[in-house]
Amino acid sequence: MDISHSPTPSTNEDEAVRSTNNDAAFSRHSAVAAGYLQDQFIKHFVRNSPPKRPPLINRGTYCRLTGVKSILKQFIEKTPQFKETQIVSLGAGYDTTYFVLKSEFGLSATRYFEIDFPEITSTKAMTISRKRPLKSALLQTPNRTLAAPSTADSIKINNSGLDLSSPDYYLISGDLRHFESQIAPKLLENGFKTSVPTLFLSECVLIYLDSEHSNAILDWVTANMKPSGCFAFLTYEQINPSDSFGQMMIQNLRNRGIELKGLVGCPTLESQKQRYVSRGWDHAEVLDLDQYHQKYVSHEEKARLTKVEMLDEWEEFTLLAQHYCFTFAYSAQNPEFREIISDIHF
Ligand SMILES: C[S@@+](CC[C@H](N)C(=O)[O-])C[C@H]1O[C@@H](n2cnc3c(N)ncnc32)[C@H](O)[C@@H]1O
Repeated sequence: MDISHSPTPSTNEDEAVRSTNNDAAFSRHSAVAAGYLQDQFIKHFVRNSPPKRPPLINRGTYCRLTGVKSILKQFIEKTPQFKETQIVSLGAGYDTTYFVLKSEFGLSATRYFEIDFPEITSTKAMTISRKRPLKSALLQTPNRTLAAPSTADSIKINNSGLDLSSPDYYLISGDLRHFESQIAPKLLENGFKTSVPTLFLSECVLIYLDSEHSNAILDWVTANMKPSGCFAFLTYEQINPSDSFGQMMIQNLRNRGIELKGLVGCPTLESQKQRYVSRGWDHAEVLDLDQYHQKYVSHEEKARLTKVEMLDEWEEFTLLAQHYCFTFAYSAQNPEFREIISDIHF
């Protein structure tokens, strides 16, 4: 159920929430510039000399980005028997994951949708249309299923510069608080199909929405994707508001006019999981960033990271990392999809 059909007027608080997109892009750029990760595209989305983050933050960004990429990569690689798949990034900001995946894996049968406020999508659309490496990535290798001519003409800037579409990438402007009335129709207009295996991604986004709005998104997904029996959701969010670190995290953002509204309904790992279990999804797993770092970053990779940048503040890292978590959930009534998705792990 949608909350309201009237557009929400943009407020100072919305502006403050949008500013977190720059934080995310700067963090990504910092980790890439230091050598934690490779991403030849992020430099196009940051201006001048973006701030360098301390090693502790870079290590956290590394975990966040490799965790997300690992799930997306497996989703793409393990689904070749499906003619089409879809990835939908809610609150994508200047995330470059599409470009990285496209350049590394070709995304031969995946449509990639990104949604954000118009203030963000218009800038992203303009940057993509002006920067040759981004444009070339978009047009690289014809998509085997979504056959369309791969020429510059196949990149279209729509809706007075707010949206962009190409053979397999769609940038859609809108307010996630009006998912049913605003976002879903635009997704469908751009070729989104409720019958196709789909992975929804939300990285540090639902946390800025009231639970009624994030619940409305999950309810829409559950109700509309259910007949297909093949959909999944990956989130990365802040958790644990009650201890002193959590209180400091909340206060720091509050000082900038930003409320972590999602923490009210989803403060813990268990409550993150319950979001999906309570809606009858088949599986939900959660892990905090500290667990991810311990379990899924190999010894060899940790040794490499130490050479990239020495990290001395391990206590601080653990504390920070225990306040962020991944949730990966799926609904897989389709047996073919169930076999694949149940084999995807961090
Ligand atoms: C912290 S940034 C994360 C960006 C991106 N997911 C990443 O990880 O790089 C949060 C993003 O969510 C977007 N966002 C938050 N609330 C939104 C809403 N109601 N509608 C559309 N976008 C929203 C912001 O504009 C911002 O780009």
